[in-house]
Amino acid sequence: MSEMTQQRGRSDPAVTGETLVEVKELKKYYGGQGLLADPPVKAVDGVSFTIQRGETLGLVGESGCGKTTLGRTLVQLENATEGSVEFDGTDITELSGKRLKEWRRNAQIVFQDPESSLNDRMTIGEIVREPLDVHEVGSPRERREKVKDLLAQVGLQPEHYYRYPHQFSGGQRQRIGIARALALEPEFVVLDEPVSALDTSVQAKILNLLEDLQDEYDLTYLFIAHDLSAVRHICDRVAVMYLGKIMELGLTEELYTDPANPYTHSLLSAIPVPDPTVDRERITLPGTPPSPRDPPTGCQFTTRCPAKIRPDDYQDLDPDTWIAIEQFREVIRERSRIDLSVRNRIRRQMGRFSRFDDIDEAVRDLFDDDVSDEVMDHIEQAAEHVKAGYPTRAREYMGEQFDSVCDTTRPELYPVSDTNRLSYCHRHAEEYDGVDATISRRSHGE
Ligand SMILES: Nc1ncnc2c1ncn2[C@@H]1O[C@H](COP(=O)(O)OP(=O)(O)OP(=O)(O)O)[C@@H](O)[C@H]1O
Repeated sequence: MSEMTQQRGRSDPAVTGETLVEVKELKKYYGGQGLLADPPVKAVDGVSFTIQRGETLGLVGESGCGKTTLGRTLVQLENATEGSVEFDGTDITELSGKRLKEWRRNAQIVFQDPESSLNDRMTIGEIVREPLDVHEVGSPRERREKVKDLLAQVGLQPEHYYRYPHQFSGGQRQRIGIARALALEPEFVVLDEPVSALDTSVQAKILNLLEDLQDEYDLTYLFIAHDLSAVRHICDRVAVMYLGKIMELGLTEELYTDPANPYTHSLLSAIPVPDPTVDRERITLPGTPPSPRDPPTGCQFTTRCPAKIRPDDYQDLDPDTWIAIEQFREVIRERSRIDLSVRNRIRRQMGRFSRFDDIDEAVRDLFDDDVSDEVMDHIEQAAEHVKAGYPTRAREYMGEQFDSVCDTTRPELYPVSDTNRLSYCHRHAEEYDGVDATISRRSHGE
């Protein structure tokens, strides 16, 4: 992607320093209502940040961490469960009816998949014109002219007006999606993985188009992507998200060259480094993210963190045993998640629940003979609870033995640079060793 090497950043004159969007303690939960319901999915679980007028804020994180939900909640395609989204000082989560419809003109979204986001039964003209029709902007003739201008703006021809989406390539379809999003002259646009579904060669062209349009119309972007490499060249600042929470937020270049949060470290270490003189520890994240129905009580990243703080009683335990303990805890969590559902509790009372019999195999798999008797006693005790049908008790027992502050307490957001970069990690508190030193030590097996 040679066209994508130009860097934006702090000196970008488009960024004004004036706040356009202010998000405070925003939460979006799905489900969870009703007597027999499972716990809610905590897709966005308390995030706060601002977006400045004219800036591009990147939002990155693994699939399922809540990026799309956050983007959709910012433009009110989803109702917030808690918290506020202020847009030019107005809390838009409180708007409804006519005022909400009026506000919607200001904030639009470009979807990831141009294959499915365009209605194949409408012409390109109708698709791009639809928002103008809904908001009754100008006369029909003026709308038609406006659409033709928009098509030209995004690099399409006026004669495309009467064609249908299936006649276009993926890149062209995304241009159509962008034209539609811009029809009402919004100030703020959420770009939800706008190029992920496109060929690499087309990606650069669409990104350049988005940048040109931003300059021309003073647009403010939230740019959602699942990997960090895609956002480096286009974003002024980046927010890194994990399991509904923002783990780190700061200026793009700074965050890439000197990541503060262990999760940012992990994401970055997955990107190949072209320069062999750059010494970066490779981190392979163990396990999978916990379910957003049942996130950890402490830091969201605690179950996979390469810099997790260990409890004082077990400072001497070797790294492999720690990994085995975390994995065993994940097995138990999985069991207790099954246990959490009311329906399963009823089934167990009726003697029809028997998913707890392979725990011995997990113990054999994860722990070898080198593990100390003390640790093994605890593991076996927990396994006994699971076998008796009480995985939640097993989970609590493991917590009593092996929990550290990372498991029990939500971290604060610490400032980690003089440019107001923030990172959500207990290790930034004075009493603990730093993140870099810990990751480096552990990756050398110490
Ligand atoms: N309408 C919904 N009802 C219930 N759960 C939902 C709904 N939409 C999203 N979720 C859940 O919320 C969590 C966050 O999903 P979201 O799509 O926001 O993540 P994402 O980071 O954008 O993932 P991806 O990159 O795969 O799009 C996931 O666990 C998802 O299954």
